[in-house]
Amino acid sequence: MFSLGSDPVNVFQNTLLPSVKRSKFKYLGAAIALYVVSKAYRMFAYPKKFGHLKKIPAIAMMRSMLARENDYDRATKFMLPTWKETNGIMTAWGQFGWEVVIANPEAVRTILYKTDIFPKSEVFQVQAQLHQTLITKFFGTNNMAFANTHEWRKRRKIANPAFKRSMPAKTFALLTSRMFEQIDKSSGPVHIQKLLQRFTLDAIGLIGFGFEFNATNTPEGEWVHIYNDVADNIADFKYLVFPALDTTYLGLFPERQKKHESLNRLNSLFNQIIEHKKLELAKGASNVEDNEKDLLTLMIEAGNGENDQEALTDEELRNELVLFFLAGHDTTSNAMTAALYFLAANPDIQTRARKEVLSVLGDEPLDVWPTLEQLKEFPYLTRIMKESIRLAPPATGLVERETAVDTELAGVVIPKGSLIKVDTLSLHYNENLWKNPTKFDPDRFAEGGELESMPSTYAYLPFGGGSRQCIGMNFSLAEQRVALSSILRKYELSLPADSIHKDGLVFDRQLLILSAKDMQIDFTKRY
Ligand code: HEM
Repeated sequence: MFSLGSDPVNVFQNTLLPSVKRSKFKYLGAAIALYVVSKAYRMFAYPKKFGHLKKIPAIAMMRSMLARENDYDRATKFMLPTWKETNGIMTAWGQFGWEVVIANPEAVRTILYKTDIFPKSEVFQVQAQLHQTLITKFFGTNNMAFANTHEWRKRRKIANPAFKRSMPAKTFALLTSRMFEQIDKSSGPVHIQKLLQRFTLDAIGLIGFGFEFNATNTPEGEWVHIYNDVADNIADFKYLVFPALDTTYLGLFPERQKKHESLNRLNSLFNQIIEHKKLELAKGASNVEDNEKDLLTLMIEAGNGENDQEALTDEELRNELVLFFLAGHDTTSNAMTAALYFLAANPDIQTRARKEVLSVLGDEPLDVWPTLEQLKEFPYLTRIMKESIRLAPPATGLVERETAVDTELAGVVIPKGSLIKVDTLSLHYNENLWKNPTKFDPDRFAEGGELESMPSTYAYLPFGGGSRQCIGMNFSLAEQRVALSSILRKYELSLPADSIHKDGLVFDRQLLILSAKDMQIDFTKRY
């Protein structure tokens, strides 16, 4: 204690200030602990309305997520063993709390077609409005993948014609030639996944909005680094589940602050690109062929167009471009990585696919690129691509839906306000739906093959379905066909002797996205 004769300044500095500081930290600590406990309680408490549904224990799910197990691990450990007993309808704890997990093809069909009863959930938008986290700042508060009704229709109406008109086979070919330079430069196996990530980043940069990342040639480039800094960090478990750590308490995490700074730079780049593109277009129409124009140009042109089209604001355009970026970049590189792996691991299938490619493009010892028309002439290669994304679906599930009313799915009551997670992996690996589901067999997708003879084709869902089917599907398939056909023409593929994938495809430990772990492939030139 201090006496009346003490110097008040000294007393404040020596006695009170440290104790205030101590208590400030104590209070802060207590506030964080309280926040975490109350949030955890709200997130983990099992909703009474799901009492009639079989649940996957929350602790098991959380442990799996904290261990960074991927969705494939969770599907094989929890969902698939529970499938028969539940007819593919169960509950599990996820990023947004308890969800009804659906892996029943008939139920999936209902969800995809009754969009008024099963709209996209607004959990993400609500979170985006409440918390300016890295992921919500990047996606913005609304975009085509999350919006419903008028907001969704407006965006899709502008983007649909852009995706129909843009099929830039020449740009895909140019980018594939850059990839070949990198393959030819490397001695030994190529880390194909990393190379394909750079290839698809260039593709979406150029074709999305005419921006040259030049990532295939310069992996250490400034914008490549900034983009990866953001994209690699948005799906961090602790910030997804406790968004306040990414906002209110961000000051406690200096490394995380740097990711926010990278994002601010990336966002201002997007804004500048839109502004610049609008100015360019205002000067006069572009004379580039329609199918080689970038998506941003086509969307601005559509908004300026004849049919009373509702134009998107700059912010809406930015959100859509970011969405195309995130939805179309890693998904396509992961799909191609898987296809190349399955080709390398199955020499007979590789030989058959090459025969098809050579019959269309010839076997002259020089680079030849497929035209848009020729891309339609690769049915067997297309089956390989389809089977690859059955076994390695880049999107392991659909965006959460939320029931608008009490309803029923495959005879099971689903109360109003339930979050619905369609689980693609548990459909694709399901032995009750597919024959020998772990086997790589492209002929499942042949005319009259297994898929066509199934009771429901909704057992196969790599691009979703119904009106919300992936808008970039044909774009991605064209990109893959150009690259894969040209690779097959130029190289023989094999797995290195010490490949970790010798006994089957091994997935990385990652949340939200499914990708092969450290995929290396040997490329031997044919000419
Ligand atoms: C192999 C590559 C791809 C896969 C596996 C994939 C997968 C999917 C899936 C499953 C959905 C449906 C989501 C749902 O219903 O909740 C979807 C939607 C979407 N995808 Fe893709 N995608 C791919 C490539 C692309 C590309 C290249 C783009 C754009 C350049 C793109 C843009 C979108 C958009 C904007 C949506 C939302 C559509 C809507 O709700 O109307 N995707 N994608």
